[in-house]
Amino acid sequence: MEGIEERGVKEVDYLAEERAGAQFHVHSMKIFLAGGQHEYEVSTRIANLVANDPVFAKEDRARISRKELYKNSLKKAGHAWKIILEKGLTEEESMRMRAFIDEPNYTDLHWGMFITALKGQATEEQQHKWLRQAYKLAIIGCYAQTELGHGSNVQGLETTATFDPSTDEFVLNSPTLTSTKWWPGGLGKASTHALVYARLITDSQDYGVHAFIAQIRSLDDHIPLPNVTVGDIGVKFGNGGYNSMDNGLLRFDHVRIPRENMLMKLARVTEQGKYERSNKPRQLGYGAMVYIRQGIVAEASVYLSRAVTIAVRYSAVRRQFGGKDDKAEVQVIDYRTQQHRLFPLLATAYAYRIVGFWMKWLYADVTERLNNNDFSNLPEVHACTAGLKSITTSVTADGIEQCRKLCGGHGYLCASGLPELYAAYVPACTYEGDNTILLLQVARFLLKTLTQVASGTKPVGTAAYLGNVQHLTSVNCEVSQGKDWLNPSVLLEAFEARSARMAVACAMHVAEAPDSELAFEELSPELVEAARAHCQLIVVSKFIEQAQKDLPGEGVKQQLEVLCNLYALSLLTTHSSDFLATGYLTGTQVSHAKDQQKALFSCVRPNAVALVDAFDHTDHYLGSALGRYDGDVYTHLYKGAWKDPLNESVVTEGYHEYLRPVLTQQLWGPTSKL
Ligand SMILES: CCCCCCCCCC/C=C\CCCCCCC/C=C/C(=O)SCCNC(=O)CCNC(=O)[C@H](O)C(C)(C)COP(=O)(O)OP(=O)(O)OC[C@H]1O[C@@H](n2cnc3c(N)ncnc32)[C@H](O)[C@@H]1OP(=O)(O)O
Ligand SMILES: Cc1cc2nc3c(=O)[nH]c(=O)nc-3n(C[C@H](O)[C@H](O)[C@H](O)COP(=O)(O)OP(=O)(O)OC[C@H]3O[C@@H](n4cnc5c(N)ncnc54)[C@H](O)[C@@H]3O)c2cc1C
Repeated sequence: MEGIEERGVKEVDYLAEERAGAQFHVHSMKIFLAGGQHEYEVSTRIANLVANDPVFAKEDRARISRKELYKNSLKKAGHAWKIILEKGLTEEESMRMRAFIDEPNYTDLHWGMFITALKGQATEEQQHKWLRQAYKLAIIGCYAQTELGHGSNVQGLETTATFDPSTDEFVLNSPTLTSTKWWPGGLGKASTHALVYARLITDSQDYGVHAFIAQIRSLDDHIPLPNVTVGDIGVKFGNGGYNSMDNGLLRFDHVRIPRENMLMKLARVTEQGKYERSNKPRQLGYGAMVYIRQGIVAEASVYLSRAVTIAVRYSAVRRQFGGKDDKAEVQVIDYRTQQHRLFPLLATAYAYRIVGFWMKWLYADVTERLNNNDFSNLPEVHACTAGLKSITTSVTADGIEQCRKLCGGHGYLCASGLPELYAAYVPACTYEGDNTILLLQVARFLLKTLTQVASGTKPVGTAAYLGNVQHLTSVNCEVSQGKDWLNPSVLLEAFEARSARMAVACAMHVAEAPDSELAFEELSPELVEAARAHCQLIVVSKFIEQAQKDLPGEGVKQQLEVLCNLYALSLLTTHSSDFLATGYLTGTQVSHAKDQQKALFSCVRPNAVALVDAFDHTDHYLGSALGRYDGDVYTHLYKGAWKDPLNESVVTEGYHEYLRPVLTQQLWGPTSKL
């Protein structure tokens, strides 16, 4: 390592001291955060498997060209599949492997959306035909819904599937430029098949958007089939990031597919061209989106905890100012402003882990209900998955960026791992539903629920508190000192009252307006805030529920209680204007909340490094010189710099053509290339 000894840089492990100060049993917390002993063992085993396999190396992702990045991602996906088959990995193990490989690729869409949609919308016969192929990756599928002209407005899609009874086929067509399929992941270069959402037209009548399977590339040589135009849509935000994915474009010029390629579980077209609906809700056609949204919620904590691990470890290593009288300089993690920006994110990563566990339960529950033809809680599940997807991804993306800033200048280097993490994560605010659109869906659900409450229906699940709306809109908060805020029922009532009051205010406004759709649009910023308040309440209530349970491991429950209080009070102080404007809190009560929040920072401080260790991210997974487990930040930043291709030559390429003429003032000479 060049020059390091001469510069007097020593290895110093500040993190060992930090770890020694932890006040809880870290291993027990690891097991809790993994979801149980079995899950912990699977995660550890698979994380190590990926970390030790050179094919899954990822250090150079931000440096290489898009073409190389993409080819490499194909190699990684193929290698992963080989390991899955050779070792006979279970679905759980395979999913963990996908996560630890940490690189978006076509298999996400194949398994996550193509197969999920087939399971939800194909008849048994169709499943038999397509799933068998799909499960062994003999075909690769993508989810081709969004078009150049429409993404959010699914009912506005323009691709047509017109039934031709004379041949018993549908004719897929892209009638306009804006009907070009645009964005589907895996479509650009990898997929052989696409699940195409198109307007079903039969007997000259348009029955709206339905799903069809279309083969788009040859299974022999991967060449696009006749009259199919397909390709990649181009480079996306950031280096590395989501660029390993081939988001694609697709056009059909009167391409014929057999009638049986329409997914017919929810609706079908007969040989004679008659359209018939099943008695199941048409919204089941959106099932793959619900599945991925819950997956995205479960994944948010992983991304946020990665950024927070890097920022906490680095903040404990980094020292600035105050090194007088032989004392070491201050660790930046000890500055109150650093704690104020960082510790709420740490608490949020824990909160999202807990809500992610609950979300998985909710999805399993609704799947069982749907299998028994019980569709009663579909609207609530839609609102929960959409709303939580929206708030968790927005907060996580902003949180990653905040962590980058918390790492000062070094955070801006790709070696910190944070720029790439942000670039890979930030599209989650848009895909699977733009986050504002999704909150507006939650708002509609809240207004509907309040109307039902007014007519005597008891709301259930996460909306149950709205059944208590009379009380919540009239009660006053009784906090008179900071410590009162540590009472879970005080916290819960505050969040319920804020959410109920915001929703009721909007509902009254809309109800009194002559045109309710116009009023909804006029009020949409307030509706979005009401929806956000409702979703934050869900997270707070799930965290409180969990923190009240007994857990094995010394100090684990106490840490969760601290983080739960910190999470709730950080939300409350950040959104204090909501609590004040609805009249539930006074300014003094908000001040008490701020004081209590500061006291909680002091409880978190001695445990901060151990609390991030409990997420158990390997150095390979973090991919960060700043977030290394051993805290040996400077050595690895220094070493890393020398690996940069720019440092391969001592005198840079381009010196003779472009630098030397400037330095020698020969810009206009006969040999100058400038
Ligand atoms: C190593 C190998 C191992 C491999 C392992 C791999 C495993 C992979 C697992 C992956 C897990 C996680 C991975 C994450 C990766 C993520 C990749 C993501 C890629 C991105 C994909 C996409 O983006 S796909 C496209 C998504 N598009 C959208 O989300 C569009 C958003 N718009 C909409 O959803 C709707 O149209 C909208 C909600 C805006 C409604 O519009 P509207 O016009 O009003 O619609 P209508 O059709 O009229 O419906 C209104 C009524 O329907 C109700 N409703 C709406 N949506 C739903 C729903 N989803 N469920 C139930 N009900 C719904 C709505 O409430 C209305 O009801 P009402 O009663 O009539 O009011
Ligand atoms: C990385 C990535 C991967 C993707 N993968 C896939 C895929 O595999 N398959 C697929 O089909 N699609 C995919 N998509 C597309 C994605 O689902 C859409 O981009 C997304 O649903 C948003 O739709 P849009 O682009 O039409 O945004 P728009 O709806 O055009 O949004 C633009 C702006 O308008 C606002 N807006 C729109 N309508 C309203 C309204 N009614 N009220 C208030 N504000 C409004 C939005 O909030 C936003 O600010 C992907 C997108 C990305 C970025």
